Amino acid sequence: MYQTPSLGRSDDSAVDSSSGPGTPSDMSMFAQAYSIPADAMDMGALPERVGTPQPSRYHTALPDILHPETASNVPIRTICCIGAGYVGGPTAAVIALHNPHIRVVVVDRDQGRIDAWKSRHLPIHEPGLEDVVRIARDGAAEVRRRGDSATGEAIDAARQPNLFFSTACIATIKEADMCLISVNTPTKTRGVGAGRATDMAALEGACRDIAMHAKAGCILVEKSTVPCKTGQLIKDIMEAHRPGVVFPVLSNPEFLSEGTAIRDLMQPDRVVIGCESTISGHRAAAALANLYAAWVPRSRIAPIGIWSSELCKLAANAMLAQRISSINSISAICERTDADVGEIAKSIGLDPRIGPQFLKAGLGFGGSCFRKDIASLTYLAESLGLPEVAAYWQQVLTMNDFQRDRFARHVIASLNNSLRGKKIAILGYAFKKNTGDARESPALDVIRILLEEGPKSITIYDPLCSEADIRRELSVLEREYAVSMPDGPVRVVSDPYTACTDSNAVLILADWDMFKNSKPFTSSKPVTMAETYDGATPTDILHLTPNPKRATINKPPTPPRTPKLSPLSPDLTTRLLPEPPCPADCVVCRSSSTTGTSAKTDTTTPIDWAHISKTVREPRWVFDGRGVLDARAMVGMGFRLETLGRASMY
Ligand SMILES: NC(=O)c1ccc[n+]([C@@H]2O[C@H](COP(=O)([O-])OP(=O)(O)OC[C@H]3O[C@@H](n4cnc5c(N)ncnc54)[C@H](O)[C@@H]3O)[C@@H](O)[C@H]2O)c1
Ligand SMILES: O=c1ccn([C@@H]2O[C@H](COP(=O)(O)OP(=O)(O)O[C@H]3O[C@H](CO)[C@@H](O)[C@H](O)[C@H]3O)[C@@H](O)[C@H]2O)c(=O)[nH]1
Repeated sequence: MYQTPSLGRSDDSAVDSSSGPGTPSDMSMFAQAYSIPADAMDMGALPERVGTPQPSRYHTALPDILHPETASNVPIRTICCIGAGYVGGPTAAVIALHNPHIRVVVVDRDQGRIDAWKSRHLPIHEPGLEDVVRIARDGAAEVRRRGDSATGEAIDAARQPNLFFSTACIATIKEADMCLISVNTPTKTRGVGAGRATDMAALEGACRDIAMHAKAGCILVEKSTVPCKTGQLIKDIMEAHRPGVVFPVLSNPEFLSEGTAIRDLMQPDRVVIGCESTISGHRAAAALANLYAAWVPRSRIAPIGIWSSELCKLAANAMLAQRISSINSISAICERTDADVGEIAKSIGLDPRIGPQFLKAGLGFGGSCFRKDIASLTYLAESLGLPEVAAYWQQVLTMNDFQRDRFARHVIASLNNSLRGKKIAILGYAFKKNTGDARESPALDVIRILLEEGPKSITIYDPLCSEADIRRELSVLEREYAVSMPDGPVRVVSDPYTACTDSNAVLILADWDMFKNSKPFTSSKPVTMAETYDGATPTDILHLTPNPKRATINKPPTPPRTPKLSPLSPDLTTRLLPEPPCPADCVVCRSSSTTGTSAKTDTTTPIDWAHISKTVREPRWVFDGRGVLDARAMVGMGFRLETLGRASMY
């Protein structure tokens, strides 16, 4: 039976870091005790420093979050993940894959999304996702294989499905021992703080459902990115509906990037778990840590204070985005001098204090996270009476806008300051390569500026973004430019050659490898399970044991393993069960022009620039907003190439 960790208020708030069990020395640098007296957890109180021993008025030792035994007090049998989006779906799938003894149910109000997760056509494209989902959702077949002379034949026992998708939110919440809240937290579009503050409506809705229907003691996990102190808001909602019942709240921000989500989830740099310094908080954190420890070394699990955890997600995104804006500011200087931003990024990236990542100049950052999270940070800073801090981060956004604005204006200037009667081809709509996510793409800003000049047409090609998704994004331009009308200026096509034929200019707005013309590349070949998880054998992944007598299916792995550093044996797919066929009227199967949801779309074969050079109009303008093209080769084919961050831009 499930036991409520602790309902007694007085016990639950007991804190004493100095007398608490010390962190074993082999634990990570994160694994430090921290102490926040319970009465300092109110809104407005300043959290104390992580790792600083505090004189305490309390005397009860807190359980060690990273010790596997701490979790045994809080058995987790059913997890409800609320939100089947880019975070909820893949995260739940990976947790289910590695914890076959736990039932993981992903719920969403969007019937279409849930139907897609249950089908052969997953609603999002992520390399490696399909394999993970198929194993956890559909189960895996028994496989007999030859062992060595000592072991003889071995059997990898079958695995039962433990990942489910449903729209029955309330019924699933009622059963859950833990709820992962993975709902959208966009920027508010109206009212107080519009344009910067976080819209908490979806999160509040999910919390209300949990408050009204969850079992006492159910653990709430913030996976969504939220403003600092949201944990308090959640506790208030719980208290309003279920006064006196303890629902531990954890912050477990997700750091995955789209396009590499499965690799990031399989091999995270760190798993941050923020909790309160209470006994129930520590036990809840231990239960969550235990789930991750099924595949993540415990040294990479970072228990920290809940407010630090919430804020560290915003800080991480702000720092990454800041690097992009920093290199982009340099790119503008390069264009007015004879410097090359690519060379600069390479040389400064060699300094280990700087490092090479996130120094790629271009149209700036897009996607659903960076802009909104920095906006949220500026709003938070301002609300806290820190206008200088707000202005500092605001500048990162200003530089981002500047980049796409000046790129688009340069295209217009190069075409004699007029786009009347001209056709513009756009290669790449996604906010970056290897994703079909069209949200917050830099392409939208560029297209908006181009449309002001009344071009004859703008023809868009992207290998993964579906026409429906692109048109949904462009709908904000509908009133001014009638972009959705059949005779409107925007077309979405399913091959790059149609897009480019007869065009006066080709614009590269996403960094798909297929647009590159330099040496052969391999980086975006589909990621297989073998590549996403270099830590264990397929048997490890499936939690199957070669000897059926010792099968541990449906039992938690004890003690929790950490991945071994041996190469992964291939051929996991031999375990996959045949997928049920689609219904005869499946729209995705019937649509020959589907580009957004099929994992089988080819995104790796390079396009034939020599062919394109024969179909575009003179003087064969190509504007490279992502620095993917080799200038010499393009010029050799007769193109006139302009690249962001290179002198020829001016
Ligand atoms: N997309 C990313 O790469 C990424 C990475 C890290 C963190 N995040 C954060 O994770 C959160 C989710 O992002 P996402 O991209 O997955 O969003 P998303 O819009 O793709 O998915 C959210 C889903 O939640 C569902 N939902 C909302 N309220 C609900 C409710 N009350 N009950 C059931 N379902 C509900 C929506 O229908 C939607 O399908 C955001 O806070 C985001 O900032 C996103
Ligand atoms: O050197 C670079 C790196 C990225 N980008 C652009 O920046 C944007 C964001 O890229 P990336 O961070 O790779 O993708 P996201 O999926 O948005 O991931 C970010 O946002 C997520 C949501 O919060 C976090 O979880 C991730 O850690 C964080 O990297 C994209 O438009 C990229 O083209 C650049 O312009 N130059």
